[in-house]
Amino acid sequence: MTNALVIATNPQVSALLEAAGKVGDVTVLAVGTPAEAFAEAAKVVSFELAEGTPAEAAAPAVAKIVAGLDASIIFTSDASADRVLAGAVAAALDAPIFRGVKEVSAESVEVARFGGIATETLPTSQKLVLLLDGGKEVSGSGAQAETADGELAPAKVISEDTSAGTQVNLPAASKIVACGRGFKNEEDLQLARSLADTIGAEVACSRPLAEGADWFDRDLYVGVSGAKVAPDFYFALGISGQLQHTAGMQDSKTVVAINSDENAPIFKLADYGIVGDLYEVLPALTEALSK
Ligand SMILES: Cc1cc2nc3c(=O)[nH]c(=O)nc-3n(C[C@H](O)[C@H](O)[C@H](O)COP(=O)(O)OP(=O)(O)OC[C@H]3O[C@@H](n4cnc5c(N)ncnc54)[C@H](O)[C@@H]3O)c2cc1C
Repeated sequence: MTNALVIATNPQVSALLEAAGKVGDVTVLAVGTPAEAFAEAAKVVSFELAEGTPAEAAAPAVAKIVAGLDASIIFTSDASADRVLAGAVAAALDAPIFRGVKEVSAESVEVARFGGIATETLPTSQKLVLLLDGGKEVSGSGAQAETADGELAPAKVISEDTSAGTQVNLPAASKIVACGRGFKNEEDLQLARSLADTIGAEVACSRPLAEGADWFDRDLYVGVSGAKVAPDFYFALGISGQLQHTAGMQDSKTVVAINSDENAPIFKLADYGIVGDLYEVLPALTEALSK
C-alpha cells in the first residue's frame, strides 16, 4: 500500500486527511502544532517550534524528516507557510509539486493543468507533493506522537502587519456573487451586495478588483492564483471570463453571467447568460429574486 503523509502546521487539515486516507496509511508530521489533534492517523511525528518561530524556519528540517519517512504522496495545505515547506520537501525528494488537485484515489491523482484547460492523471507509484485547501479544524486527543528534531533555517519574524482580513471561506460557499471590472466605482458594488444578501451568497471578485483597485481583500478573488471554488451557484457580474479567472470557478454547478458584451468568453461556460448592462439588470434581478 502507498503511504501518504500530511504536513500540518495547524489543525485545519480535515480535507488533507480525507484525501490522504484515500491513498493509503496516513502519517501526520505536525510542525509547531499540537500533535494530539491527529489521533486518527496511523502514525504522528511531532516537530516542535519555539514560540515566535515561523513554520517556514522548519523547512530544512521538515525536508530531511520527510525524506526519512516512507511516504510517496505528500499533502500540505495551500497556505503561504505550508507552501514553503512543500517546496523544500519537493526539492529533497526530487518530486513534482502540484496545485489544482481534482481527484485522489489509491492508484492515481488527477490534477488540473495549464490553468484548468487540461487534466493530467498521475500514478501514485511516483512521489508527488500536493497542495490542497486544508479544510476544517480537526480535533482529537491521545495521539501518540514520535518526536523529531532538526536544524532550523535562520528565519525570524521581524514585524507583523495584521489586518482584520476576511472570515469568508469561499471554497466552502454554496452561492457566490463575483464582481469584475464591469463595475465602474467601488460604491457600485452595493448592487452586487444587495443581490448576495437577497440570495444568501458570499461576495467575491476577479483579480483586478483585489489587486490594483483594492476594493476587496486579496483572499476574495477567484482564479488560477486566487481561490478555487465550486459553489452550487456562481454569478459572474461584469467578468469577461479570462482563463485565469475561469480556472478557479469552472467547477461551479450553475453559472449565471451578466455581461454587456455578447461575445464575452464567460458566456461559453455560463448556464444562464444575460447580455446587458449590469447597472440595469442587477436591480431588476435582485428585486425579482426577493419575491
Ligand atoms: C499570471 C496571471 C494570473 C492571473 N490570475 C488571475 C486570477 O487568479 N483571477 C482573475 O480573476 N484574474 C487573474 N488574472 C487576470 C486575468 O487575466 C484577467 O485580466 C482578469 O480576470 C479580468 O478581470 P475582469 O473579467 O473583471 O475584467 P475584464 O477582462 O476587463 O472584463 C470586464 C468585463 O465587464 C464587462 N462589462 C463592462 N461594463 C459592463 C456593464 N456595465 N455591464 C455588464 N458588463 C460590463 C465587459 O464586457 C468585460 O467583459 C491573472 C493574470 C495573469 C497574467
